[in-house]
Amino acid sequence: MKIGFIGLGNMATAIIGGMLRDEVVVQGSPLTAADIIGSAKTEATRTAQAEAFGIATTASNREVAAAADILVLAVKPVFFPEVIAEIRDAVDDDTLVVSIAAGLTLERIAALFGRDTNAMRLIRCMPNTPALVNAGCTAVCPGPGAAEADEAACVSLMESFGRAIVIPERLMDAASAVAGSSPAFVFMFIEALADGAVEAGMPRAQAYEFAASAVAGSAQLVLETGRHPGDLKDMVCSPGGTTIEGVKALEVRAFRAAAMEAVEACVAKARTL
Ligand SMILES: NC(=O)C1=CN([C@@H]2O[C@H](COP(=O)(O)OP(=O)(O)OC[C@H]3O[C@@H](n4cnc5c(N)ncnc54)[C@H](OP(=O)(O)O)[C@@H]3O)[C@@H](O)[C@H]2O)C=CC1
Ligand SMILES: O=C(O)[C@@H]1CCC=N1
Repeated sequence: MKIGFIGLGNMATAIIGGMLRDEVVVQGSPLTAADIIGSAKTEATRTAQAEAFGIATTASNREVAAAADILVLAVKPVFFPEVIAEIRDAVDDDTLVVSIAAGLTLERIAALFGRDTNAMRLIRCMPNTPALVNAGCTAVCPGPGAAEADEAACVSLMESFGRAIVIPERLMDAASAVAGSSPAFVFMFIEALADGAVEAGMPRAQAYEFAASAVAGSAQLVLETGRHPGDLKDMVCSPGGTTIEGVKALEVRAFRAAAMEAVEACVAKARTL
């Protein structure tokens, strides 16, 4: 089983790092660095990722496409037309093509290959960078030409570095925002919480450790208990206590509306890609 990556940037390397961190079994055999081949635009990236992961790299996208059983398209959406034009006759009917691009529909990608979605083994995925530490959450949307075994292979690959959730295509832009992009918002939140603690006198490194641990622990509490986030918030707010003062400060600044608008902005942008 060969997995090919066209594009070895932030997201592809988070996936590769996640896959190689623990032993992943794909279709009965353990996946190793020797099973991965990738291409990137610049020599600097190819050398850096070959050294970081021990994977094979090449300047030729066609070589990756021809070698891969599962081909992950991990370039920016704007480069899809030129990359697919370059590789399309090197991708045969046996290749499972996985796109991780935001916004690009199954129909659009299949059209770039000059094929119909029914006649192509094509799956859209929306991963996120916590994949790098086995805490990813990937939306998986199989095209109509993908077999059940393709979906299962893709889900087990994505589960090798976190959760994988199968969703219909109409929800992919929302998933792109709430899973793909939201880590950026969460990192901003962690940074801001830590800045507040630094302002109150805490050393910077300790502030990041407290803020990140509190965010990770709170997320785990939501996932493991299944309780409503509002209930869990209420549990923290002692009557007449300190937390409710902080909650009010966030409400005054329209914190929740700002978070909703961030998701809406990502969805709106995805629809233009
Ligand atoms: N970053 C994220 O958190 C997420 C990203 N995505 C999706 O992943 C995709 C990649 O994003 P991201 O990793 O952030 O982008 P990066 O800019 O970090 O990486 C893009 C990669 O594509 C390579 N590349 C550019 N042009 C070509 C080409 N013609 N042939 C081969 N390789 C090429 C670049 O090479 P070089 O390094 O040499 O310039 C680079 O390695 C996008 O479609 C995005 O929507 C999805 C979910 C989350
Ligand atoms: O910013 C982007 O376009 C990509 C898609 C989701 C996360 N990063």
